[in-house]
Amino acid sequence: MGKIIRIGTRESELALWQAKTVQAKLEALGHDTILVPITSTGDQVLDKPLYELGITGIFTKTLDVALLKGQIDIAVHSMKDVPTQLPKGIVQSAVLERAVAHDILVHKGADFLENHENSFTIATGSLRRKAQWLHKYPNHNVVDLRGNVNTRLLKLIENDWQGAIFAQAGLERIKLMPKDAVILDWMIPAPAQGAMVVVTLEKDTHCRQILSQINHAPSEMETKVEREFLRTLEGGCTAPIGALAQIQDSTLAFKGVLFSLDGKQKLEIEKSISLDDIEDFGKNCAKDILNKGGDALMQAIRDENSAIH
Ligand SMILES: NCc1[nH]cc(CCC(=O)O)c1CC(=O)O
Repeated sequence: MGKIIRIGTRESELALWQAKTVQAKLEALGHDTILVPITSTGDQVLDKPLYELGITGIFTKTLDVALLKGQIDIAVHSMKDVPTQLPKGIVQSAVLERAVAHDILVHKGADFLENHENSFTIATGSLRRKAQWLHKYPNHNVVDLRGNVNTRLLKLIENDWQGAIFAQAGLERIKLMPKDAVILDWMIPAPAQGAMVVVTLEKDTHCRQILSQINHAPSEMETKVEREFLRTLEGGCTAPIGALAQIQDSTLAFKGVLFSLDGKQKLEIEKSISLDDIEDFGKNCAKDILNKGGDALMQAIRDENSAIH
């Protein structure tokens, strides 16, 4: 049944779970596959610098390089980690059916959420989560927390923070979702949170045709709108941006937010549209935000970011 499909993956437990899920779907269609965990980038073997190829994502660049070097045929990513502009020669070939998109709070006792007098400490490395937390709990502290999901859970145990924020989908996939975790249904998730995407070389029509068979069209549409919103707003700069599109029957309901870094300012849009009209919908929602003060807010965020780096 043709040649073996080499599936590139990062080595974290979550990444391996996601790659194995894609592997099972391809095997079920009768294809032979092999998982290829990739560790180092080996950038030097490419004949052009990474930035010239448009390779920017910190989580995705290792696999992008492996694809371009022909070491793997397909790469599996958490879609929210994929830059909105894919590298030259690499295309999105399948979006899998999305899991829950929400964020959750892992904590050591949730009573503090009802205490509005004292200050508490929450950990997250995400600008989006930090801004939304501070918007809702202005007298809390938010400290930085990085690393893969397992590392972040360990750091929460080791430190005297009250809690840390995670994507529900990530914790459920590796079966580490605590029963008492608080679902943050008021927090707007990252664009494409909870979705997995498979990318290939643009010229690899063979794999693209195979992957089209595991694509989930509604998840593809939802994430397209969310990522278009992000792409139009951010212009390559990381900012506290959330977006959630949900399809029900023939309608797509959208919520998008842009916050200042300190969470004090919030711009939002909430709008529904018929699936027949979604072509430029994400872009137009972003333009609406930009027109009602988002332009100035994004400029302030760019200035603050460049003052830090
Ligand atoms: N930034 C890391 C990352 N990338 C994807 C997920 C979770 C799975 C998903 O949202 O698809 C996570 C962990 C987290 O945010 O807690």
